[in-house]
Amino acid sequence: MGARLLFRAIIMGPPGSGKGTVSERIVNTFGLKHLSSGELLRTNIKNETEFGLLAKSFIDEGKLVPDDAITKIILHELKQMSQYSWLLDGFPRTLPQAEELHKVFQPDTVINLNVPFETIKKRLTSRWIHPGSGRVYNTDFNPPKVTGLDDLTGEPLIQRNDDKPETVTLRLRAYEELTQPVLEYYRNKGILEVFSGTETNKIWPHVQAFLSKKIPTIS
Ligand SMILES: Nc1nc2c(ncn2[C@@H]2O[C@H](COP(=O)(O)OP(=O)(O)O)[C@@H](O)[C@H]2O)c(=O)[nH]1
Ligand SMILES: Nc1ncnc2c1ncn2[C@@H]1O[C@H](COP(=O)(O)OP(=O)(O)O)[C@@H](O)[C@H]1O
Repeated sequence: MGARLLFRAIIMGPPGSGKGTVSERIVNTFGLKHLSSGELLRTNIKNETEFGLLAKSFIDEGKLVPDDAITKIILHELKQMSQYSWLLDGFPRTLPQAEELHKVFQPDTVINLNVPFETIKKRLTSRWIHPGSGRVYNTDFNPPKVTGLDDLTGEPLIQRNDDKPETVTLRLRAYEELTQPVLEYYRNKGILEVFSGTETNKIWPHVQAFLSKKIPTIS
């Protein structure tokens, strides 16, 4: 048996660009571990941890959670995953976060989902989630089998507090100001791979083909 090759990827894109949806397909196809900053935050909010209580006030206002707090918790989680290949979703979202991450892990590739803002606004107002598992639905794109209920547990679905139209506008603004520079940071390192489009089902085959070439086989 040869040494196990590890692969580290980041998925970026504005809120609602399909990071979660594409991440699920990547994880199912390539078997990477998935770490989503948004899911980690929502779990902490649900469990009313100290970090969750701090984070909630920012998230509900469409603001980013402070760099120090989110960086600490994400790096802690990644260290637990150090012997695995992984896909990081929703982090880094600012230059200081990217710089701190780089000190510990250097990603092999950064996938950027480039979806127009007008497309996103429509999607987010029709997003529904199962709070227990984080499963995501959309009344147009992937509706649940029974309206308003999770497919696996039958429990009620909810809309995210931060998917209100006015909060979405603030999140998109934060993305332009704080997250776009992160794309430049990775472009300068030569590891940014951009996938543009308005439909996940059309973007996905390109992401899949790209990763098939990129992911080292385990010998
Ligand atoms: N109409 C439509 N909705 C989509 C498409 N891809 C994803 N969605 C939905 O759009 C919402 C945002 O997608 P999600 O993967 O949660 O994006 P994220 O915020 O970047 O993680 C969810 O409700 C998805 O089910 C698409 O191609 N068309
Ligand atoms: N890396 C991060 N830095 C700061 N805040 C974050 C980060 N990741 C997530 N958040 C907070 O959690 C919210 C939800 O994140 P996420 O689930 O990734 O949603 P989306 O991709 O739809 O914006 C963000 O709007 C932000 O307030």
